[in-house]
Amino acid sequence: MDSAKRTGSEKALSSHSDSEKKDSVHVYCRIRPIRQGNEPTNSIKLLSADTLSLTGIGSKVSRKETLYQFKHIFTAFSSQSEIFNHVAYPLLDDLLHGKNGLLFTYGVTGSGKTYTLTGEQNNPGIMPRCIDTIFNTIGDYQAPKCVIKSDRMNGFEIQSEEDALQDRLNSVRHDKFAKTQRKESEKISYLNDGTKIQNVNENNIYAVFISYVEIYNNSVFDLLDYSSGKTLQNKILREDSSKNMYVNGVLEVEVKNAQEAFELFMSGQNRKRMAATSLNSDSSRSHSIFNIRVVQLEQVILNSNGEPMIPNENRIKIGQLSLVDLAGSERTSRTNNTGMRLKEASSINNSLMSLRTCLEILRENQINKSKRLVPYRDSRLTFLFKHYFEGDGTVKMIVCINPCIEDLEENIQVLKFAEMTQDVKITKAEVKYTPIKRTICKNKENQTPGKPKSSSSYAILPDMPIVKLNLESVEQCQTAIDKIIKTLKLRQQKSKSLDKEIDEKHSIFRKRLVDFNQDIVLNKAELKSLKTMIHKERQKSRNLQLKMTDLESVCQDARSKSEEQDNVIFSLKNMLNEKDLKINQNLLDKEKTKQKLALANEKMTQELDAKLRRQREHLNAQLKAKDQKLRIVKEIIDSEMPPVEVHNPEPEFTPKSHESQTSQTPKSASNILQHRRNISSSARNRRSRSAGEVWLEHNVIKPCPLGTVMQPTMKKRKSVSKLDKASDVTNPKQNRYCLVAQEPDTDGEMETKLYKGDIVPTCGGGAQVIFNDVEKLRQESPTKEYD
Ligand SMILES: Nc1ncnc2c1ncn2[C@@H]1O[C@H](COP(=O)(O)OP(=O)(O)OP(=O)(O)O)[C@@H](O)[C@H]1O
Repeated sequence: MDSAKRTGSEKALSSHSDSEKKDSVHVYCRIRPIRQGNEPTNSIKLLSADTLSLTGIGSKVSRKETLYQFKHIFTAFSSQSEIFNHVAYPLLDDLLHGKNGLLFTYGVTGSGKTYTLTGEQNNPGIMPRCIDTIFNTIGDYQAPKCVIKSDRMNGFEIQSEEDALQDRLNSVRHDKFAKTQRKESEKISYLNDGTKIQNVNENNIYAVFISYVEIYNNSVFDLLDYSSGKTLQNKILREDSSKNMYVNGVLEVEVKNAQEAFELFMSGQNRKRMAATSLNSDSSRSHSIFNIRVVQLEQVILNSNGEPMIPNENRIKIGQLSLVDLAGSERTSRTNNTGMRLKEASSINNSLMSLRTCLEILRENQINKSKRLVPYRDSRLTFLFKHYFEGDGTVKMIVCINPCIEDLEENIQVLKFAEMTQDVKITKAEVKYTPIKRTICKNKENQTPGKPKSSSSYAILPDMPIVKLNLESVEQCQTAIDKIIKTLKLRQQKSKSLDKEIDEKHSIFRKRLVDFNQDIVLNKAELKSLKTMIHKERQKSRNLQLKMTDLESVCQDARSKSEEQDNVIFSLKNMLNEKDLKINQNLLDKEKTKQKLALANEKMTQELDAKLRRQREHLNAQLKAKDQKLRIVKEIIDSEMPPVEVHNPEPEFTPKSHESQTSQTPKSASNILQHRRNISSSARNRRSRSAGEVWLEHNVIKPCPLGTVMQPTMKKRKSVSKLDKASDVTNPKQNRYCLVAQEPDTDGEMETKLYKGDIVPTCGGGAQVIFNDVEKLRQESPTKEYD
């Protein structure tokens, strides 16, 4: 890619930048190809090269269509080199010109963050391409190894060839030790396409330093440091005098070719915490930061005397590129993580949340010009990158998206965060010169000309010429004096330059002292804050332990209560079952009693009918006998007496005391009422009793209307034609029973018989009728002639 063109397009892309000095965080989106077995979602649609739309299709929640705009969107068909050229190449350009850059990948677990940064051997990602590009560019302009040396306090120093040689020997020993710790698998190479950065200063000499750290459960570990064997060292974060954050005591290894860098990367990668989860078989359980620092030193030019020339002190440029592979956010409900994995997931989510919060507050401060404290210290991740957000440099983020339905909800959160991040403004990267720190060479004579040194650092004053004065020769004296004067002048000059140098050294020394002092003050402050943090954490953990104990006892109580409730429920269920059984038994008993009652009723009705029939037959027989007698008597009388004309006088109305005789009799007819009583009872008695009598009149057949006013006296009565139910008889309001029967008598006249009885309740809840009276109503025509 052409550098000029690239710079132009970069400018165009950042046109929305609100100030010349500031630039927004550059956010790119990469949509990975759908994984086998995953269901794709139709809710993400690419509208243009920088815009995508998201709807709620396939989601449980209905959503309006939302558009998300990024600097560029890479599709599933975008190649690794396309992403490198678009995103990382400009950062490398900055790096080789002494500027800082931060690139991080963000997204849900399994969305392709590690793939984007690392890639595969035949299809390398951003990191291998960066390394290859750096060495393709500066391979020929490298400083001798160990001449530029990390001071392990985020700075660099220049040392003598001799010390460099010593360090080289040491590093060979260290490398041997480190290599014994490494495995064969760490020897890796990536496909190199020969990409180079244009326009680097070929008069400079370069040194490339690599460090690789991880943030695991909010602690920083050096992945390259084997000083304590295979155990990873927990490191602390510090701020240097230029307000840059760094990992204190981190091992920065100088690499001379890409292969060395890859081996280091692989060695760190093997120590990095990875694990198989339900969503990714090779999931990063920590955030990893691969740091590349390029230190450049202006080429030492020798003067005519063969001495190295140093134009000024500000000749060292340090560029830093941090490639950050953030661990993926993951919902525990989806991963079903437990134990260690759950703790890791919660730590990952917490640090990502801190990153979000910091960027949100930063944006708010920038928009509202407010000064809310940005909580960088809440997490190691944000604390380490504080200087990128507060200082200068270019910050880029690649948001990785896995377009499957399962990831939809989390992708929405990721896209929202990414969009918000674009509003954060970062001061543009600037080139900074760092004063050279030189280690003091112990053995002046052993200095080699290749080593950078000042022109007069270790020079002594020129010796005074030994002159022999020949007073006889004025000329000779004059020459000697001139020589002395010249030497003195030289000495004076030298002395002046030495004084100047001493002053300069003095000021440098003072500055370094001040720096050291500052470092000490900072360290003290950090130590203090760390102590307070530890104290707070301890307090928190104590409180949590107390809470846990409380919760455990509450849990225990709840468990025993629930057991009690279970017991109660069990006994209640038993009782319910018993009651159900009893109810069923009662119902059966009731049914049986009903059947018994019905049978008894039927039997009683049959018995009554039989009794009635018998009585009727008996009465009929008696009547017939009497009629027979009467006929015989009549025949005797007729035969003995002469026929007499009978005057049929108007019958007189004779009121009768019997209650069944009504008070009025029509003149045209006379009613003869005959009473046959089985049980003699006085009329008075019955009259007095009839006041409270309630009758149950049982008409077996529908009686013929007699057309007479003479009716049986049953004032309160209920007439029924059938006795269907026991309750018809057992009704407690009724106390008398009357069975009404009608049939022609022996003379062919209509005769009504009333069989009367008392309804007496039985002890079984039923009722019995005790018949105690029979009333016969016979209607005779007064004009009838007896034969
Ligand atoms: N663009 C892509 N093309 C092809 N394969 C991909 C792509 N992105 C990811 N993969 C594959 O998907 C799998 C998961 O990807 P990767 O490990 O990069 O996810 P991650 O986001 O780093 O996950 P985690 O956050 O859990 O570490 C890997 O096997 C990787 O090779």
